[in-house]
Amino acid sequence: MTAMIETVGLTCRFGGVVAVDNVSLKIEEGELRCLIGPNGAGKTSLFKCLSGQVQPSGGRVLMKGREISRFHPHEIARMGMAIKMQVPSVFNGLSVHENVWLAAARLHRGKALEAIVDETLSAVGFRSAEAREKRADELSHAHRQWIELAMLAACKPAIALLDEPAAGMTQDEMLRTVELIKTINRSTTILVVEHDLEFISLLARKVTVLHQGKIFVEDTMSNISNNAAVREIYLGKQWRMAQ
Ligand SMILES: Nc1ncnc2c1ncn2[C@@H]1O[C@H](COP(=O)(O)OP(=O)(O)OP(=O)(O)O)[C@@H](O)[C@H]1O
Repeated sequence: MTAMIETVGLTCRFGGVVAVDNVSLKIEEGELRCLIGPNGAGKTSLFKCLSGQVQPSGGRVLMKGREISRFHPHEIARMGMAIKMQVPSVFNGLSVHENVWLAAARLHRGKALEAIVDETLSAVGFRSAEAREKRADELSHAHRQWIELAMLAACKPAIALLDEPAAGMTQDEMLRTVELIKTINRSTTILVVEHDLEFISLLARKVTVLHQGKIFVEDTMSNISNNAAVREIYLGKQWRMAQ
C-alpha cells in the first residue's frame, strides 16, 4: 500500500546545525502517529519539512507516492494536508460557528456546508446555540484550540499535522483533546508532534522517538515506556508523569 507520507533520507540543516538527519519515515493511511523527542530533537523542523514551510536540505518527502519535497505549503495543502501550529489561528472577532463555517466554505456549499459545520461543531463539543455564538476572543486557550481542530476537521483533510495540540491545557482539557483527536482520526490520518509523554501515552498509538535529528526508536507507547534508553534521553523528568 502507498504510504500517506513517506520521507527518504530527509535532512534539514540550518547553517552548521543538522536539525533533521537522514530520517526515513512511513506513515500509513489511517494511522495516528505520535512523534516525540526532547527539546531540540528536530520535531518542529521535520514538521515544517513535511508541510513545505521549510525546504529540505536533502532527501525526499512523498505524499501518497508523489514527491512534494519542493512544493509550496499551499500546494501541499491543496493535496489534502492540514496543519495546526501550537498557537491557535482563529478569527478573534468571529463566533465559533463563523470560524468553522468559513473554514468549511472553502470546500462545501449549501446544505452540505451547513450539515458539515453542524456535525463538526457537535463532534468537537460545541453543541448548544449559545456555545456556537460565542466570539473566539471570549474563549479560553483550550476552547480556541478546539475551534481550530474543528476548522481543520470540517475540511476533511487526508492528513493532519498537529504541533503540540494540548500545550498549556489542564488535565481535563488534555483528556478532551485526546478524545477529539481520536474522533478526527476516524476519517483523517494524523501525525501529532509532542513532547508531553503523558498526552502521548493517552493517545497510545505507534510512536516515533526523534533524538538529535535522527529516529531513535519506533515502537508502541507501552514498549517505549519501558525503554531505558528513551528514558535516559528524557532525563527521567517527563517520564515520571507518563507512568
Ligand atoms: N530557523 C532555525 N535556524 C537555526 N537553527 C534552527 C532553526 N530551527 C531550528 N533550529 C535548530 O534545529 C534544532 C532542532 O530544533 P527543532 O525546533 O526542530 O526541535 P524540536 O524537537 O521541535 O524542539 P522543541 O521541543 O524545543 O520545540 C535545534 O538545535 C534548533 O536550535
